[in-house]
Amino acid sequence: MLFSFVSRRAKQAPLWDIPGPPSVSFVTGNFSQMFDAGATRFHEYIKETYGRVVRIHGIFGDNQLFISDPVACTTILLKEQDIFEQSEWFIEINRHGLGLGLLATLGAHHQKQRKQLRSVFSAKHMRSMVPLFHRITHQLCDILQTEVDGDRKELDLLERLSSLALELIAQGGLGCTFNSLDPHGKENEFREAIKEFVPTLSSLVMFQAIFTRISKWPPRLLRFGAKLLPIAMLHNAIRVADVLHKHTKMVFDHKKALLEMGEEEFSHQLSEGKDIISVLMKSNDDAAEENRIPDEEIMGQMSTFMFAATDTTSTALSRIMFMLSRHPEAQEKLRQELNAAVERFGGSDLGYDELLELPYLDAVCRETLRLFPPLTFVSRIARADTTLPFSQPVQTAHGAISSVFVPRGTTVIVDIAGTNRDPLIWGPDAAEWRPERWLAPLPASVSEAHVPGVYAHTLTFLGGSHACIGFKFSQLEMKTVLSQLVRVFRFSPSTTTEVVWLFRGFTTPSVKGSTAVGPQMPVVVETI
Ligand code: HEM
Repeated sequence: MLFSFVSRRAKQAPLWDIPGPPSVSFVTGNFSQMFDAGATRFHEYIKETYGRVVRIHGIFGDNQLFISDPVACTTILLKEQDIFEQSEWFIEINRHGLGLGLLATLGAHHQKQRKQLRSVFSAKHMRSMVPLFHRITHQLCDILQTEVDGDRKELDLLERLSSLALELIAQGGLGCTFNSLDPHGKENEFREAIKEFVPTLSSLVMFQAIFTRISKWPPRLLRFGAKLLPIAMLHNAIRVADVLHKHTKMVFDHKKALLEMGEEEFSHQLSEGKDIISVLMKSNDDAAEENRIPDEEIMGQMSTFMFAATDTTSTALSRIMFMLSRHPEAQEKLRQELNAAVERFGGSDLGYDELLELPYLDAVCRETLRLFPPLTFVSRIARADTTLPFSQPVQTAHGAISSVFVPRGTTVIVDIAGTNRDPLIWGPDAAEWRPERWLAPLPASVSEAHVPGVYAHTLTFLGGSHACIGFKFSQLEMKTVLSQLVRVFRFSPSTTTEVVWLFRGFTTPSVKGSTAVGPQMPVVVETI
Protein backbone atom coordinates (compact mmCIF):
# COMPACT_ATOMS: atom_id res chain seq x y z
CA MET A 1 0.00 0.00 0.00
CA LEU A 2 2.81 2.37 0.98
CA PHE A 3 4.75 1.36 -2.12
CA SER A 4 1.86 2.11 -4.49
CA PHE A 5 1.30 5.44 -2.72
CA VAL A 6 4.96 6.45 -3.14
CA SER A 7 5.19 5.24 -6.73
CA ARG A 8 2.00 7.13 -7.67
CA ARG A 9 3.42 10.33 -6.13
CA ALA A 10 6.56 9.85 -8.25
CA LYS A 11 4.55 9.24 -11.43
CA GLN A 12 2.46 12.35 -10.67
CA ALA A 13 5.53 14.58 -11.21
CA PRO A 14 4.10 16.17 -14.42
CA LEU A 15 1.05 17.32 -12.42
CA TRP A 16 3.17 19.29 -9.96
CA ASP A 17 3.79 21.88 -12.65
CA ILE A 18 0.11 22.64 -13.13
CA PRO A 19 -0.78 25.86 -11.29
CA GLY A 20 -3.05 25.64 -8.25
CA PRO A 21 -3.68 26.84 -4.71
CA PRO A 22 -1.16 26.08 -1.95
CA SER A 23 -1.96 23.19 0.35
CA VAL A 24 -3.34 24.27 3.73
CA SER A 25 -2.67 20.98 5.53
CA PHE A 26 -0.12 18.24 4.99
CA VAL A 27 -2.72 15.61 5.84
CA THR A 28 -5.83 16.92 4.10
CA GLY A 29 -4.35 19.28 1.47
CA ASN A 30 -7.10 21.56 0.10
CA PHE A 31 -9.95 19.24 1.12
CA SER A 32 -11.36 21.48 3.83
CA GLN A 33 -11.65 24.34 1.33
CA MET A 34 -13.05 22.03 -1.35
CA PHE A 35 -15.85 20.66 0.82
CA ASP A 36 -16.65 23.15 3.61
CA ALA A 37 -19.73 25.40 3.62
CA GLY A 38 -17.94 28.07 1.57
CA ALA A 39 -16.64 25.58 -1.01
CA THR A 40 -18.60 27.03 -3.93
CA ARG A 41 -16.77 30.36 -3.56
CA PHE A 42 -13.43 28.50 -3.32
CA HIS A 43 -14.20 26.62 -6.56
CA GLU A 44 -14.97 29.91 -8.31
CA TYR A 45 -11.83 31.49 -6.87
CA ILE A 46 -9.45 28.77 -8.07
CA LYS A 47 -10.94 28.80 -11.55
CA GLU A 48 -10.69 32.60 -11.77
CA THR A 49 -7.13 32.58 -10.39
CA TYR A 50 -5.55 29.51 -11.98
CA GLY A 51 -7.69 28.82 -15.05
CA ARG A 52 -9.52 25.87 -16.54
CA VAL A 53 -7.07 23.21 -15.32
CA VAL A 54 -6.11 23.52 -11.65
CA ARG A 55 -3.96 21.26 -9.50
CA ILE A 56 -5.30 20.79 -5.99
CA HIS A 57 -3.85 18.83 -3.07
CA GLY A 58 -5.62 15.77 -1.73
CA ILE A 59 -4.77 13.52 1.21
CA PHE A 60 -1.01 13.41 2.03
CA GLY A 61 -0.02 15.52 -0.96
CA ASP A 62 -1.92 13.51 -3.58
CA ASN A 63 -2.19 15.65 -6.75
CA GLN A 64 -5.66 16.01 -8.19
CA LEU A 65 -6.99 18.03 -11.12
CA PHE A 66 -9.99 20.37 -11.00
CA ILE A 67 -11.10 20.77 -14.60
CA SER A 68 -13.47 23.02 -16.53
CA ASP A 69 -11.65 22.81 -19.86
CA PRO A 70 -14.22 21.48 -22.40
CA VAL A 71 -11.70 19.41 -24.37
CA ALA A 72 -10.36 17.76 -21.19
CA CYS A 73 -13.98 17.20 -20.01
CA THR A 74 -14.79 15.54 -23.35
CA THR A 75 -11.87 13.16 -22.87
CA ILE A 76 -12.95 12.32 -19.32
CA LEU A 77 -16.67 11.94 -19.95
CA LEU A 78 -16.79 10.65 -23.53
CA LYS A 79 -13.62 9.66 -25.33
CA GLU A 80 -11.93 7.88 -22.42
CA GLN A 81 -14.92 7.22 -20.20
CA ASP A 82 -13.73 3.64 -19.69
CA ILE A 83 -10.49 4.97 -18.19
CA PHE A 84 -12.02 7.79 -16.12
CA GLU A 85 -14.50 5.92 -13.96
CA GLN A 86 -16.14 6.47 -10.61
CA SER A 87 -13.96 5.46 -7.69
CA GLU A 88 -14.29 2.01 -6.21
CA TRP A 89 -15.36 3.65 -2.96
CA PHE A 90 -18.30 5.40 -4.67
CA ILE A 91 -19.42 2.20 -6.41
CA GLU A 92 -19.05 -0.02 -3.35
CA ILE A 93 -20.68 2.31 -0.84
CA ASN A 94 -23.65 2.70 -3.20
CA ARG A 95 -23.87 -1.06 -3.68
CA HIS A 96 -24.02 -1.61 0.07
CA GLY A 97 -26.30 1.37 0.75
CA LEU A 98 -28.64 1.49 -2.24
CA GLY A 99 -28.30 -1.92 -3.83
CA LEU A 100 -27.28 -2.96 -7.31
CA GLY A 101 -28.66 0.04 -9.22
CA LEU A 102 -27.05 2.37 -11.77
CA LEU A 103 -24.87 4.08 -9.16
CA ALA A 104 -23.29 0.77 -8.18
CA THR A 105 -22.30 -0.71 -11.54
CA LEU A 106 -19.62 -0.02 -14.15
CA GLY A 107 -18.68 -1.17 -17.65
CA ALA A 108 -20.75 -3.79 -19.46
CA HIS A 109 -23.04 -4.38 -16.47
CA HIS A 110 -23.80 -0.66 -16.25
CA GLN A 111 -24.40 -0.41 -20.01
CA LYS A 112 -26.83 -3.32 -19.84
CA GLN A 113 -28.78 -1.62 -17.03
CA ARG A 114 -28.93 1.67 -18.98
CA LYS A 115 -30.31 -0.21 -21.99
CA GLN A 116 -32.95 -1.92 -19.85
CA LEU A 117 -34.06 1.44 -18.45
CA ARG A 118 -34.02 3.46 -21.67
CA SER A 119 -37.65 2.91 -22.61
CA VAL A 120 -39.08 3.78 -19.19
CA PHE A 121 -37.42 7.21 -19.36
CA SER A 122 -38.47 7.79 -22.98
CA ALA A 123 -40.47 10.85 -24.04
CA LYS A 124 -43.43 8.56 -24.79
CA HIS A 125 -43.58 7.41 -21.19
CA MET A 126 -42.77 10.85 -19.73
CA ARG A 127 -45.90 12.20 -21.44
CA SER A 128 -48.10 9.98 -19.27
CA MET A 129 -46.46 11.35 -16.10
CA VAL A 130 -47.80 14.90 -16.51
CA PRO A 131 -51.27 14.37 -14.94
CA LEU A 132 -49.60 12.70 -11.95
CA PHE A 133 -47.18 15.60 -11.51
CA HIS A 134 -50.10 18.04 -11.73
CA ARG A 135 -52.07 16.13 -9.11
CA ILE A 136 -49.17 16.23 -6.65
CA THR A 137 -48.47 19.92 -7.31
CA HIS A 138 -52.16 20.74 -6.70
CA GLN A 139 -51.70 19.23 -3.25
CA LEU A 140 -48.82 21.64 -2.56
CA CYS A 141 -50.85 24.60 -3.88
CA ASP A 142 -53.72 23.65 -1.53
CA ILE A 143 -51.33 23.58 1.43
CA LEU A 144 -49.87 26.97 0.51
CA GLN A 145 -53.36 28.43 0.02
CA THR A 146 -54.33 27.33 3.53
CA GLU A 147 -51.12 28.73 5.00
CA VAL A 148 -51.31 32.06 3.17
CA ASP A 149 -55.06 32.29 3.84
CA GLY A 150 -55.89 34.72 1.04
CA ASP A 151 -53.18 37.16 2.05
CA ARG A 152 -49.35 37.08 2.07
CA LYS A 153 -47.07 35.18 4.41
CA GLU A 154 -43.38 34.41 4.83
CA LEU A 155 -42.85 30.64 4.53
CA ASP A 156 -39.88 28.29 4.38
CA LEU A 157 -40.33 27.34 0.74
CA LEU A 158 -37.41 24.88 0.85
CA GLU A 159 -39.23 22.57 3.22
CA ARG A 160 -42.36 22.57 1.04
CA LEU A 161 -40.39 22.04 -2.18
CA SER A 162 -38.36 19.20 -0.63
CA SER A 163 -41.58 17.42 0.36
CA LEU A 164 -42.90 18.00 -3.14
CA ALA A 165 -39.72 16.61 -4.78
CA LEU A 166 -39.88 13.54 -2.56
CA GLU A 167 -43.51 12.89 -3.39
CA LEU A 168 -42.95 13.42 -7.13
CA ILE A 169 -40.33 10.68 -7.26
CA ALA A 170 -42.15 8.44 -4.75
CA GLN A 171 -45.33 8.45 -6.85
CA GLY A 172 -43.77 8.98 -10.29
CA GLY A 173 -40.81 6.67 -9.74
CA LEU A 174 -42.09 3.99 -7.39
CA GLY A 175 -45.86 4.42 -7.40
CA CYS A 176 -46.00 4.74 -3.62
CA THR A 177 -46.60 7.70 -1.31
CA PHE A 178 -44.79 9.05 1.75
CA ASN A 179 -47.71 11.38 2.48
CA SER A 180 -45.08 14.11 2.45
CA LEU A 181 -47.69 16.65 1.39
CA ASP A 182 -50.30 15.51 3.87
CA PRO A 183 -50.34 18.06 6.73
CA HIS A 184 -51.35 15.20 9.05
CA GLY A 185 -48.91 12.71 7.50
CA LYS A 186 -46.83 10.83 10.04
CA GLU A 187 -43.05 10.54 10.02
CA ASN A 188 -42.07 7.87 7.54
CA GLU A 189 -38.86 5.92 8.15
CA PHE A 190 -38.18 5.35 4.43
CA ARG A 191 -38.44 9.10 3.82
CA GLU A 192 -36.11 9.80 6.75
CA ALA A 193 -33.58 7.20 5.53
CA ILE A 194 -33.50 8.81 2.05
CA LYS A 195 -32.85 12.18 3.69
CA GLU A 196 -30.11 10.70 5.87
CA PHE A 197 -28.28 8.90 3.06
CA VAL A 198 -25.96 11.75 1.93
CA PRO A 199 -24.95 12.85 5.48
CA THR A 200 -24.37 9.18 6.34
CA LEU A 201 -22.12 8.71 3.30
CA SER A 202 -20.17 11.86 4.17
CA SER A 203 -19.62 10.64 7.73
CA LEU A 204 -18.04 7.45 6.36
CA VAL A 205 -15.48 9.17 4.12
CA MET A 206 -12.74 8.65 6.69
CA PHE A 207 -13.17 4.86 6.34
CA GLN A 208 -12.80 5.13 2.56
CA ALA A 209 -9.43 3.37 2.19
CA ILE A 210 -10.22 0.47 4.50
CA PHE A 211 -13.80 0.02 3.27
CA THR A 212 -12.69 -0.16 -0.36
CA ARG A 213 -10.33 -2.99 0.57
CA ILE A 214 -12.88 -5.09 2.45
CA SER A 215 -16.06 -4.16 0.58
CA LYS A 216 -16.16 -7.46 -1.34
CA TRP A 217 -16.29 -9.52 1.86
CA PRO A 218 -19.61 -11.32 2.36
CA PRO A 219 -22.15 -8.70 3.54
CA ARG A 220 -22.93 -10.73 6.69
CA LEU A 221 -19.29 -10.74 7.72
CA LEU A 222 -18.89 -7.01 7.05
CA ARG A 223 -22.02 -6.24 9.04
CA PHE A 224 -20.94 -8.49 11.90
CA GLY A 225 -17.53 -6.77 12.04
CA ALA A 226 -19.02 -3.27 11.87
CA LYS A 227 -21.46 -4.06 14.67
CA LEU A 228 -18.63 -5.23 16.91
CA LEU A 229 -16.84 -1.90 16.56
CA PRO A 230 -18.01 0.77 19.01
CA ILE A 231 -18.42 3.38 16.24
CA ALA A 232 -21.85 4.99 16.20
CA MET A 233 -21.65 6.23 12.59
CA LEU A 234 -21.07 2.68 11.31
CA HIS A 235 -24.11 1.43 13.21
CA ASN A 236 -26.11 4.32 11.82
CA ALA A 237 -25.01 3.50 8.25
CA ILE A 238 -26.18 -0.10 8.70
CA ARG A 239 -29.52 1.12 10.05
CA VAL A 240 -30.05 3.49 7.08
CA ALA A 241 -29.15 0.76 4.56
CA ASP A 242 -31.49 -1.71 6.33
CA VAL A 243 -34.43 0.71 6.28
CA LEU A 244 -33.91 1.45 2.57
CA HIS A 245 -33.74 -2.24 1.79
CA LYS A 246 -36.77 -3.13 3.92
CA HIS A 247 -39.00 -0.53 2.27
CA THR A 248 -37.90 -1.06 -1.32
CA LYS A 249 -38.54 -4.77 -0.78
CA MET A 250 -41.98 -4.06 0.65
CA VAL A 251 -42.96 -1.87 -2.33
CA PHE A 252 -41.44 -4.39 -4.75
CA ASP A 253 -43.24 -7.38 -3.19
CA HIS A 254 -46.53 -5.51 -3.25
CA LYS A 255 -46.11 -4.67 -6.93
CA LYS A 256 -45.09 -8.22 -7.76
CA ALA A 257 -48.18 -9.60 -6.04
CA LEU A 258 -50.40 -7.18 -8.01
CA LEU A 259 -48.66 -8.11 -11.24
CA GLU A 260 -49.37 -11.76 -10.59
CA MET A 261 -53.05 -10.94 -10.08
CA GLY A 262 -53.21 -9.50 -13.60
CA GLU A 263 -53.15 -6.26 -15.57
CA GLU A 264 -56.32 -4.86 -14.08
CA GLU A 265 -55.15 -5.22 -10.48
CA PHE A 266 -51.76 -3.79 -11.43
CA SER A 267 -53.33 -0.61 -12.81
CA HIS A 268 -55.18 -0.02 -9.53
CA GLN A 269 -52.06 1.43 -7.95
CA LEU A 270 -51.75 5.06 -6.89
CA SER A 271 -49.94 5.86 -10.15
CA GLU A 272 -52.31 3.67 -12.20
CA GLY A 273 -49.27 1.56 -12.98
CA LYS A 274 -47.58 4.44 -14.84
CA ASP A 275 -44.67 4.96 -12.46
CA ILE A 276 -41.17 4.10 -13.65
CA ILE A 277 -40.76 0.90 -11.65
CA SER A 278 -44.22 -0.42 -12.56
CA VAL A 279 -43.49 0.07 -16.25
CA LEU A 280 -40.12 -1.60 -15.79
CA MET A 281 -41.61 -4.56 -13.91
CA LYS A 282 -44.38 -4.94 -16.46
CA SER A 283 -41.97 -5.02 -19.41
CA ASN A 284 -39.69 -7.34 -17.44
CA ASP A 285 -42.62 -9.68 -16.89
CA ASP A 286 -43.28 -9.73 -20.63
CA ALA A 287 -39.58 -10.23 -21.52
CA ALA A 288 -38.01 -13.55 -22.44
CA GLU A 289 -36.46 -15.36 -19.47
CA GLU A 290 -32.85 -14.67 -20.56
CA ASN A 291 -33.47 -10.90 -20.85
CA ARG A 292 -35.14 -10.47 -17.46
CA ILE A 293 -33.72 -8.05 -14.90
CA PRO A 294 -33.08 -9.81 -11.58
CA ASP A 295 -35.34 -8.71 -8.69
CA GLU A 296 -32.29 -7.54 -6.73
CA GLU A 297 -31.41 -5.07 -9.48
CA ILE A 298 -34.95 -3.69 -9.76
CA MET A 299 -34.90 -3.04 -6.00
CA GLY A 300 -31.45 -1.41 -6.37
CA GLN A 301 -32.85 0.93 -9.04
CA MET A 302 -35.73 1.86 -6.73
CA SER A 303 -33.48 3.20 -3.94
CA THR A 304 -31.16 4.70 -6.54
CA PHE A 305 -33.94 6.73 -8.15
CA MET A 306 -35.23 7.92 -4.78
CA PHE A 307 -31.75 9.02 -3.80
CA ALA A 308 -30.74 10.54 -7.16
CA ALA A 309 -34.00 12.40 -7.77
CA THR A 310 -34.89 14.00 -4.46
CA ASP A 311 -32.24 16.53 -3.40
CA THR A 312 -31.27 17.38 -6.99
CA THR A 313 -34.86 18.29 -7.85
CA SER A 314 -35.60 20.18 -4.64
CA THR A 315 -32.34 22.15 -4.98
CA ALA A 316 -33.15 23.06 -8.58
CA LEU A 317 -36.74 24.05 -7.80
CA SER A 318 -35.67 26.09 -4.77
CA ARG A 319 -33.10 27.97 -6.81
CA ILE A 320 -35.62 28.73 -9.56
CA MET A 321 -38.14 30.06 -7.02
CA PHE A 322 -35.39 32.04 -5.29
CA MET A 323 -34.33 33.70 -8.56
CA LEU A 324 -37.93 34.43 -9.56
CA SER A 325 -38.61 36.00 -6.16
CA ARG A 326 -35.65 38.33 -6.74
CA HIS A 327 -36.54 39.12 -10.34
CA PRO A 328 -40.20 40.24 -10.25
CA GLU A 329 -40.11 41.27 -13.92
CA ALA A 330 -39.02 37.75 -14.98
CA GLN A 331 -41.66 36.25 -12.68
CA GLU A 332 -44.36 38.42 -14.26
CA LYS A 333 -43.20 37.59 -17.79
CA LEU A 334 -43.38 33.88 -16.96
CA ARG A 335 -46.82 34.29 -15.37
CA GLN A 336 -48.12 36.03 -18.48
CA GLU A 337 -46.75 33.30 -20.73
CA LEU A 338 -48.38 30.61 -18.57
CA ASN A 339 -51.73 32.40 -18.30
CA ALA A 340 -51.82 32.98 -22.06
CA ALA A 341 -51.05 29.30 -22.66
CA VAL A 342 -53.82 28.15 -20.32
CA GLU A 343 -56.26 30.43 -22.13
CA ARG A 344 -55.04 29.23 -25.52
CA PHE A 345 -55.33 25.57 -24.64
CA GLY A 346 -58.56 25.97 -22.72
CA GLY A 347 -57.76 24.01 -19.55
CA SER A 348 -56.33 24.71 -16.13
CA ASP A 349 -53.45 22.23 -16.31
CA LEU A 350 -51.00 22.43 -19.18
CA GLY A 351 -50.24 19.12 -20.87
CA TYR A 352 -46.93 17.65 -22.01
CA ASP A 353 -46.75 19.34 -25.44
CA GLU A 354 -47.93 22.69 -24.11
CA LEU A 355 -45.37 22.69 -21.29
CA LEU A 356 -42.55 21.87 -23.67
CA GLU A 357 -43.39 24.56 -26.16
CA LEU A 358 -43.29 27.57 -23.81
CA PRO A 359 -40.06 29.48 -24.56
CA TYR A 360 -39.79 31.60 -21.44
CA LEU A 361 -40.55 28.70 -19.10
CA ASP A 362 -37.79 26.76 -20.84
CA ALA A 363 -35.42 29.76 -20.69
CA VAL A 364 -35.94 30.18 -16.92
CA CYS A 365 -35.19 26.47 -16.33
CA ARG A 366 -32.16 26.41 -18.61
CA GLU A 367 -30.66 29.59 -17.22
CA THR A 368 -31.07 28.54 -13.60
CA LEU A 369 -29.70 25.05 -14.22
CA ARG A 370 -26.77 26.54 -16.16
CA LEU A 371 -25.78 29.04 -13.51
CA PHE A 372 -26.68 26.96 -10.46
CA PRO A 373 -26.27 23.25 -11.22
CA PRO A 374 -27.43 21.26 -8.16
CA LEU A 375 -24.33 19.02 -8.44
CA THR A 376 -21.45 21.45 -8.93
CA PHE A 377 -18.81 18.80 -9.67
CA VAL A 378 -18.28 15.05 -10.10
CA SER A 379 -15.11 13.02 -9.50
CA ARG A 380 -13.51 10.32 -11.59
CA ILE A 381 -10.37 8.20 -11.11
CA ALA A 382 -7.96 7.35 -13.93
CA ARG A 383 -7.97 3.54 -14.05
CA ALA A 384 -4.95 3.54 -16.41
CA ASP A 385 -2.12 5.89 -17.38
CA THR A 386 -3.32 8.36 -20.00
CA THR A 387 -2.84 11.86 -21.42
CA LEU A 388 -5.35 14.66 -20.98
CA PRO A 389 -5.45 17.24 -23.81
CA PHE A 390 -6.52 20.89 -23.26
CA SER A 391 -8.45 23.31 -25.47
CA GLN A 392 -5.86 26.01 -24.84
CA PRO A 393 -2.30 25.91 -23.48
CA VAL A 394 -1.84 25.81 -19.70
CA GLN A 395 1.02 27.97 -18.39
CA THR A 396 3.38 26.15 -16.05
CA ALA A 397 6.70 27.13 -14.45
CA HIS A 398 8.39 25.24 -17.32
CA GLY A 399 6.42 26.81 -20.16
CA ALA A 400 3.04 26.28 -21.81
CA ILE A 401 1.69 22.75 -22.22
CA SER A 402 -1.24 21.57 -24.36
CA SER A 403 -1.75 18.23 -22.56
CA VAL A 404 -0.60 16.48 -19.40
CA PHE A 405 0.27 12.91 -18.51
CA VAL A 406 -2.21 11.56 -15.94
CA PRO A 407 -1.01 8.44 -14.14
CA ARG A 408 -3.31 5.61 -13.06
CA GLY A 409 -4.99 6.35 -9.71
CA THR A 410 -5.18 10.13 -10.22
CA THR A 411 -8.44 11.80 -9.22
CA VAL A 412 -9.88 14.28 -11.71
CA ILE A 413 -12.75 16.52 -10.70
CA VAL A 414 -15.06 17.79 -13.44
CA ASP A 415 -16.03 21.34 -12.47
CA ILE A 416 -19.64 21.39 -13.70
CA ALA A 417 -20.41 24.88 -12.37
CA GLY A 418 -17.14 26.33 -13.69
CA THR A 419 -17.77 24.97 -17.19
CA ASN A 420 -21.38 26.20 -17.17
CA ARG A 421 -20.38 29.77 -16.33
CA ASP A 422 -17.16 30.00 -18.33
CA PRO A 423 -16.94 33.52 -19.85
CA LEU A 424 -14.96 32.19 -22.84
CA ILE A 425 -17.99 30.05 -23.69
CA TRP A 426 -20.91 32.16 -22.51
CA GLY A 427 -19.51 35.68 -22.88
CA PRO A 428 -18.70 38.44 -20.39
CA ASP A 429 -22.15 38.18 -18.72
CA ALA A 430 -21.70 34.43 -18.05
CA ALA A 431 -22.13 34.91 -14.29
CA GLU A 432 -25.43 36.81 -14.66
CA TRP A 433 -28.87 35.17 -14.43
CA ARG A 434 -30.42 36.24 -17.72
CA PRO A 435 -33.12 33.88 -19.09
CA GLU A 436 -33.39 36.13 -22.15
CA ARG A 437 -30.08 34.76 -23.45
CA TRP A 438 -31.99 31.61 -24.44
CA LEU A 439 -34.57 33.52 -26.48
CA ALA A 440 -32.00 34.68 -29.06
CA PRO A 441 -29.42 32.60 -30.94
CA LEU A 442 -26.58 31.69 -28.57
CA PRO A 443 -23.09 33.02 -29.33
CA ALA A 444 -21.03 30.84 -31.70
CA SER A 445 -18.55 30.26 -28.83
CA VAL A 446 -21.20 28.06 -27.14
CA SER A 447 -21.55 25.51 -29.93
CA GLU A 448 -17.86 25.78 -30.82
CA ALA A 449 -16.88 24.78 -27.25
CA HIS A 450 -18.51 21.31 -27.76
CA VAL A 451 -19.30 20.93 -24.06
CA PRO A 452 -19.94 17.17 -23.67
CA GLY A 453 -23.24 17.53 -21.78
CA VAL A 454 -26.66 16.06 -22.63
CA TYR A 455 -28.53 19.27 -21.81
CA ALA A 456 -28.35 22.81 -23.17
CA HIS A 457 -24.58 22.94 -23.81
CA THR A 458 -24.03 22.51 -20.06
CA LEU A 459 -22.74 19.77 -17.78
CA THR A 460 -25.65 20.08 -15.34
CA PHE A 461 -26.88 16.56 -16.18
CA LEU A 462 -23.38 15.50 -17.25
CA GLY A 463 -22.65 13.57 -20.46
CA GLY A 464 -21.33 10.15 -21.41
CA SER A 465 -22.39 6.79 -20.09
CA HIS A 466 -23.19 8.09 -16.59
CA ALA A 467 -25.21 11.12 -17.72
CA CYS A 468 -28.36 11.64 -15.69
CA ILE A 469 -30.94 9.13 -16.86
CA GLY A 470 -33.72 11.15 -15.23
CA PHE A 471 -33.11 14.48 -16.94
CA LYS A 472 -36.30 14.47 -19.01
CA PHE A 473 -38.30 13.36 -15.98
CA SER A 474 -36.74 16.19 -14.01
CA GLN A 475 -37.42 18.80 -16.73
CA LEU A 476 -41.04 17.82 -16.78
CA GLU A 477 -41.36 17.89 -13.01
CA MET A 478 -39.95 21.43 -12.86
CA LYS A 479 -42.07 22.76 -15.68
CA THR A 480 -45.26 21.23 -14.27
CA VAL A 481 -44.58 22.65 -10.81
CA LEU A 482 -43.75 26.13 -12.11
CA SER A 483 -46.80 26.14 -14.38
CA GLN A 484 -49.00 25.95 -11.31
CA LEU A 485 -47.12 27.81 -8.57
CA VAL A 486 -46.35 30.92 -10.61
CA ARG A 487 -49.95 31.28 -11.80
CA VAL A 488 -51.48 30.96 -8.35
CA PHE A 489 -48.98 32.83 -6.16
CA ARG A 490 -46.62 35.79 -6.26
CA PHE A 491 -43.21 35.27 -4.63
CA SER A 492 -40.96 37.97 -3.16
CA PRO A 493 -37.85 38.00 -0.96
CA SER A 494 -38.10 37.79 2.80
CA THR A 495 -38.18 41.24 4.36
CA THR A 496 -36.65 40.12 7.65
CA THR A 497 -33.90 37.67 6.76
CA GLU A 498 -31.13 37.22 4.23
CA VAL A 499 -30.74 33.88 2.45
CA VAL A 500 -27.21 32.56 1.89
CA TRP A 501 -26.34 29.49 -0.17
CA LEU A 502 -23.94 27.05 1.48
CA PHE A 503 -22.21 23.92 0.20
CA ARG A 504 -23.50 20.73 1.84
CA GLY A 505 -22.84 18.32 -1.02
CA PHE A 506 -25.52 20.35 -2.81
CA THR A 507 -25.58 24.13 -2.55
CA THR A 508 -28.48 24.71 -0.20
CA PRO A 509 -30.12 27.87 1.17
CA SER A 510 -29.87 28.94 4.81
CA VAL A 511 -30.73 32.03 6.77
CA LYS A 512 -27.68 34.21 7.35
CA GLY A 513 -26.76 34.13 11.03
CA SER A 514 -28.78 30.98 11.76
CA THR A 515 -26.97 28.48 9.57
CA ALA A 516 -26.75 26.08 12.52
CA VAL A 517 -30.54 25.65 12.25
CA GLY A 518 -29.96 23.90 8.89
CA PRO A 519 -31.23 24.54 5.38
CA GLN A 520 -34.22 26.84 4.94
CA MET A 521 -35.42 29.42 2.43
CA PRO A 522 -37.89 31.98 3.72
CA VAL A 523 -39.84 33.57 0.86
CA VAL A 524 -42.95 35.77 1.00
CA VAL A 525 -45.84 33.97 -0.70
CA GLU A 526 -48.91 35.92 -1.75
CA THR A 527 -52.13 34.70 -3.34
CA ILE A 528 -52.83 36.41 -6.65
C1 HEM B 1 -32.35 18.85 -11.44
C2 HEM B 1 -32.35 17.57 -11.23
C3 HEM B 1 -31.19 16.65 -11.48
C4 HEM B 1 -29.88 16.93 -11.71
C5 HEM B 1 -29.20 18.29 -11.78
C6 HEM B 1 -29.19 15.66 -11.89
C7 HEM B 1 -27.84 15.54 -12.17
C8 HEM B 1 -27.18 14.35 -12.32
C9 HEM B 1 -25.76 14.21 -12.57
C10 HEM B 1 -24.77 15.36 -12.70
C11 HEM B 1 -25.49 12.89 -12.65
C12 HEM B 1 -24.12 12.24 -12.87
C13 HEM B 1 -23.49 11.84 -11.55
C14 HEM B 1 -22.15 11.18 -11.70
O1 HEM B 1 -21.86 10.59 -12.74
O2 HEM B 1 -21.35 11.22 -10.76
C15 HEM B 1 -26.74 12.18 -12.46
C16 HEM B 1 -26.87 10.80 -12.48
C17 HEM B 1 -28.06 10.16 -12.26
N1 HEM B 1 -29.31 10.72 -12.10
FE1 HEM B 1 -29.73 12.68 -12.06
N2 HEM B 1 -30.11 14.65 -11.77
C18 HEM B 1 -31.34 15.21 -11.54
C19 HEM B 1 -32.55 14.54 -11.41
C20 HEM B 1 -32.70 13.19 -11.50
C21 HEM B 1 -33.97 12.49 -11.46
C22 HEM B 1 -35.32 13.16 -11.34
C23 HEM B 1 -33.68 11.16 -11.54
C24 HEM B 1 -34.62 9.95 -11.55
C25 HEM B 1 -35.85 9.97 -11.88
C26 HEM B 1 -32.24 11.02 -11.64
C27 HEM B 1 -31.57 9.83 -11.71
C28 HEM B 1 -30.21 9.71 -11.90
C29 HEM B 1 -29.52 8.43 -11.95
C30 HEM B 1 -30.16 7.06 -11.78
C31 HEM B 1 -28.18 8.72 -12.18
C32 HEM B 1 -27.03 7.71 -12.36
C33 HEM B 1 -26.86 7.49 -13.84
C34 HEM B 1 -25.76 6.49 -14.18
O3 HEM B 1 -24.78 6.41 -13.45
O4 HEM B 1 -25.93 5.82 -15.20
N3 HEM B 1 -31.68 12.27 -11.62
N4 HEM B 1 -27.76 13.09 -12.26
